[in-house]
Amino acid sequence: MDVTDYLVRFQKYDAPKSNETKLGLDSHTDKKIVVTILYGNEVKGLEVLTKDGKYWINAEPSKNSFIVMIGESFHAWTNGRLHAPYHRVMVTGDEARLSVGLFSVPKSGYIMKAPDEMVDEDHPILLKP
Ligand SMILES: O=C(O)CCC(=O)C(=O)O
Ligand SMILES: [Fe+2]
Repeated sequence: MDVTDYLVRFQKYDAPKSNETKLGLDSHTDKKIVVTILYGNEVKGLEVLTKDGKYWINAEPSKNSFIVMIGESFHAWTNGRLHAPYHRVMVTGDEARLSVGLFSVPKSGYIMKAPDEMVDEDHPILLKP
């Protein structure tokens, strides 16, 4: 897309020294991001919070798949129809978790605004640009 920039980030979460579970990355939503594509080694750790905020779900690691995460900008563009989930990384075991993320970010100077098709009586505008 010519309205987005792309950012690649490599991340390493060291295994905890003891056999406890350690917070690797604090709970967050992907701010400013349209969409994130994540690929990791086969060490689990990524957890996604359910929409009702009650449960953390483990994202099962797989070398054959990517994880696609909706970011805050996509949430705004779809007028809240797509959910930008809270997620975090919890590390256990004795192997480091490695991940690479491809993030798309609106180019500076662009304002994210929900198109008219996303706004109706059942879906009043959530965020003003
Ligand atoms: O490393 C991961 O699995 C998650 C990374 C992440 O959520 C982020 O960089 O925003
Ligand atoms: Fe994230």
